[in-house]
Amino acid sequence: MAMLGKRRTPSTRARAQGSQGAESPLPQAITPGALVIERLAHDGRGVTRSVVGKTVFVDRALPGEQVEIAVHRERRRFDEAHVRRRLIDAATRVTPPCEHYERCGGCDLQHMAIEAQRDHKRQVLTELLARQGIEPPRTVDLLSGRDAGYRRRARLGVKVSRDGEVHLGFRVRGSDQLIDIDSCYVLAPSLAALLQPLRRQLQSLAAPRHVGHIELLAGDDGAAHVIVRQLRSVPEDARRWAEFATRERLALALREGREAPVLRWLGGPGAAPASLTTRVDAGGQPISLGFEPGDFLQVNAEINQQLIDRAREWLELDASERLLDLFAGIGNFALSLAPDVDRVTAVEGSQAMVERLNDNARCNGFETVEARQADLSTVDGLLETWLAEHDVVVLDPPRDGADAICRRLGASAASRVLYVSCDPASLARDAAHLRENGFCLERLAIADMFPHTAHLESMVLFSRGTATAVGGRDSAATRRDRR
Ligand SMILES: C[S@@+](CC[C@H](N)C(=O)[O-])C[C@H]1O[C@@H](n2cnc3c(N)ncnc32)[C@H](O)[C@@H]1O
Repeated sequence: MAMLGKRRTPSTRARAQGSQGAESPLPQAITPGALVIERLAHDGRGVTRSVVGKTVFVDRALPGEQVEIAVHRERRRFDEAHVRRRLIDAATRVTPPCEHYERCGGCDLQHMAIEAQRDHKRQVLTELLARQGIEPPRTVDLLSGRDAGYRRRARLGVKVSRDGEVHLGFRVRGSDQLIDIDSCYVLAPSLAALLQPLRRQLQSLAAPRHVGHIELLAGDDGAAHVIVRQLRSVPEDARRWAEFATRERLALALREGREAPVLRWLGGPGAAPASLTTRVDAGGQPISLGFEPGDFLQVNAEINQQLIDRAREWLELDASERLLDLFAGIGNFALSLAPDVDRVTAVEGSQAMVERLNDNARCNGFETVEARQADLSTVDGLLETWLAEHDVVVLDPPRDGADAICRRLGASAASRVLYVSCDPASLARDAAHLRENGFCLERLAIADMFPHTAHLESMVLFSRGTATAVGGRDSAATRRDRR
């Protein structure tokens, strides 16, 4: 249950807020009884200070807003609160487009204008780099697209309450409970259209408790694919799922069993693809990427294509160069960049994805691409050899970043490192390692892969030596001369 905010007089509160300094963009007049939100934290929460100067993170409050808050969690160094009443709105506040926004934990920035969300992301990244003493380039590119219907994959929770009621949806914000959603602003339309039929279907099952969760995937043509995590096999329900797939004209698979689950596509007209495929464009050359449920797939196809285009533009690859793609997945970057280079070594931790990547290379006619399996959290002799043999390194690590690799890149043969990041803090840490190893940050882009969430994706180009003053980079010819 929420605790009420600590009592304080309007004058002490105003004094506390007034101590923010002359640079604060806050309005001069502070409504009696209000706290003023000073800035946004990296996770998108508003930040203010209590009368005793303690930091308070306030859910869904925006810089410049005057609010009354209720503290719901006290910690030693900061409190967490929510807004009880908004007295003055920020100019950046908008009406959230999703009806479930107040409770759903899926998005956390829908109350902020989309341009302001993107400015916030840019500021978070440049701030984190600045803390490492790294100056961002004069221009920070923005890769952005549709803010609605962009999610082509999602995992929905399934829960059956004690009274037998079936719930399907995302987690309630800050809770383990599920919110039943029947629409979703960010989900691909073909997937959002399935929310109601899926809940009805779950309600009709003999044993809905044996369903763990449901994964949704939209193909490039929008066609929906459903993967049901069936914790224990229930033949009667498998029959009902097959009927559902036929009725809804979609591909549906059961992932059955607790230990070592097995994927089984169910039949029916318009159902059961032999494999799933997505396409990317490599400078006019279409590349087809086969994948399986459970493989990593970039959530937002439009932004993924922009990442690929920008990577090609920034890297200015040479047909004589050798490219090392680390954390390669099913070959998204490896195969998109393969037409521009002499050969590609793609390294990935999951053996299943390594096999898929090799298949994808074969299907697209690339004999110059080789996929290898390795754990990239440590650097061993094999990786040292790869680093010594390649001219360009692409890194697209998970949230932990690529600490061990970036510490070693100084001893590599690489002239450029393209770092695709899903965590700005680990990127900033790794950027510092790269600088210590003689690399300069040349280009920086914010990729708005997940609009309406605080999740921040970015792409950075590092080059050996000093970034040139004009345009910030050397030409491919100059780089070749340097080598
Ligand atoms: C953010 S995804 C990027 C995949 C790919 N570059 C793409 O664009 O689709 C990160 C990839 O790193 C892989 N990975 C995670 N930890 C790893 C590790 N310790 N060693 C090797 N690969 C790892 C994951 O399986 C995943 O495919």
